[in-house]
Amino acid sequence: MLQVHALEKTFPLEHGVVKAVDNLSFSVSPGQVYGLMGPNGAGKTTTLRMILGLLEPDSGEIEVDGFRGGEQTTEIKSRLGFVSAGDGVYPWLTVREMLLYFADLYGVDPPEAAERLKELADLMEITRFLDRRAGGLSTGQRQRVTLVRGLIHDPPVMLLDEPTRGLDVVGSQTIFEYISHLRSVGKAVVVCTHRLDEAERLCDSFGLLHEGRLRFEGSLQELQVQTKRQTLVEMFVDLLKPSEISAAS
Ligand SMILES: Nc1ncnc2c1ncn2[C@@H]1O[C@H](COP(=O)(O)OP(=O)(O)OP(=O)(O)O)[C@@H](O)[C@H]1O
Repeated sequence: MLQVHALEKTFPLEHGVVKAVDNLSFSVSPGQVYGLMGPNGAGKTTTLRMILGLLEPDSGEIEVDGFRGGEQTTEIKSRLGFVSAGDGVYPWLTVREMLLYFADLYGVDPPEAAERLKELADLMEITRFLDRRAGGLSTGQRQRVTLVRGLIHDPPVMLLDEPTRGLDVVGSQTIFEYISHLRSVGKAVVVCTHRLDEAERLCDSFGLLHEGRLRFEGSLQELQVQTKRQTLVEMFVDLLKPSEISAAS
């Protein structure tokens, strides 16, 4: 389970400051897919960076399976999986070497890592190229490898940042199936995406961020009642016209 409590982050600018994340709270339960959505500059990446322990919040707290940020950041990191559109591979390592290397970084015991790799390689259909150098893989094959990498340490919480960016229909379909798998095995999943049509299909609940604040939150049905709009696209258009909406909080 992921819980974010009253998270705040302000960045200094040359003249003034920008409040990137403003009193943000949300939680994601096992088996739930939560779409953290918002227009450019809404604060999504800053939020993910704070959850991942890459950026220190000004205030607020991150909790993963009962472990809290601060002195327990290492415990939190080992319980998070991260997949991003920009993920690369180590070109000179074989796929097996690279994935076992990541398992080792996360402190997974070698026999357990080998077993886990076998399972995930079957699931994501990468078994046949496990012993090929990662640099020679096609885009679709690399994508599958990076999806396996995100799960190699069996984290309870998965963060996906624009996972379908730059992918064709087949690549996007792989992501949809991956997310369905994550849900079915009880991961708590956060997906940040600009693809609102995809998000509607993929996510069980949504947090709509604007200027660092959570403006609306709930299932699509609940959002439709709150916003009096049918689609996420319409809700986003309204978000960009702040004077015409009534904030949820
Ligand atoms: N290191 C930084 N220094 C100064 N301002 C920053 C920094 N990082 C982010 N910001 C500002 O914080 C706000 C939120 O940015 P963030 O990247 O979190 O938004 P986002 O929702 O991920 O946007 P996008 O969808 O465009 O990636 C923006 O106004 C951005 O300019």
